[in-house]
Amino acid sequence: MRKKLAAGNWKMNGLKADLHEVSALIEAHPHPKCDVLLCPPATLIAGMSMTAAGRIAVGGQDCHMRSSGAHTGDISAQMIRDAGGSHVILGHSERRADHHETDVIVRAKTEAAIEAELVAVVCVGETEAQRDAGETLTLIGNQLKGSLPDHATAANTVIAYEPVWAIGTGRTPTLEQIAEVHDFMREQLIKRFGSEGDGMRLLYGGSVKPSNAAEIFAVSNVDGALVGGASLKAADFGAIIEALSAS
Ligand SMILES: O=C(CO)COP(=O)(O)O
Repeated sequence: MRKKLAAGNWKMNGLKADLHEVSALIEAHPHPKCDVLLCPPATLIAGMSMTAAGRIAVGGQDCHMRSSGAHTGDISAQMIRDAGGSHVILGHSERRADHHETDVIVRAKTEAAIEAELVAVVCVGETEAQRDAGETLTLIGNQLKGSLPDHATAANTVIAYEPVWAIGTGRTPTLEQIAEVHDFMREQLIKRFGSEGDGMRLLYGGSVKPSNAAEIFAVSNVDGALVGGASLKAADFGAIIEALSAS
């Protein structure tokens, strides 16, 4: 049985003053039935870890593939762990687009994260043009194959399916489209990783909000969500946590 995971990606949002949203979230949901993870910008990982005090997990939004060295502006997986983080988002479409991250790079970063004993939250997803061209499943299959190392396990890896065209747009795929991709990912992961692939949690991400969370969580092979905008406010993210706990 896979434990559900509600994950929030704050992206490039949040100052120290916003950590009160984390205290409010923990206060309002002291015993969630699902795992809860928040990934703030790097500047807030240590502060959020202190605020969270182990009640929810904290993670980074990216890490370098090397553990240290002359890489100005980058942070390593070890640094995230040292700051109190336990997870790291990798291969988000915004990183793939803005920083030209390829599957090869995402795989190297995933290896670095696992080596540092972080859980890698590896993102995949098609653009609207790729969906319109009927390439979605081929693309997702290739991203999974290229971005995951052979030693990925249910414990060290989570997959997030985030259609690029659904991120921050208010648009979501139909429930049938989400099911098609998640069922396909499960099949591919079992083929490659056996029972570990069966145990990996598959998150849906892209315009998840309190009003659509319950129906998305009822879809087969959806084990939680990776939430952007709606994770910034305790009230909204709390409602999503409740919907997931009830699913
Ligand atoms: O990219 C996302 C999470 O990583 C999704 O963002 P939104 O929930 O704002 O659409």
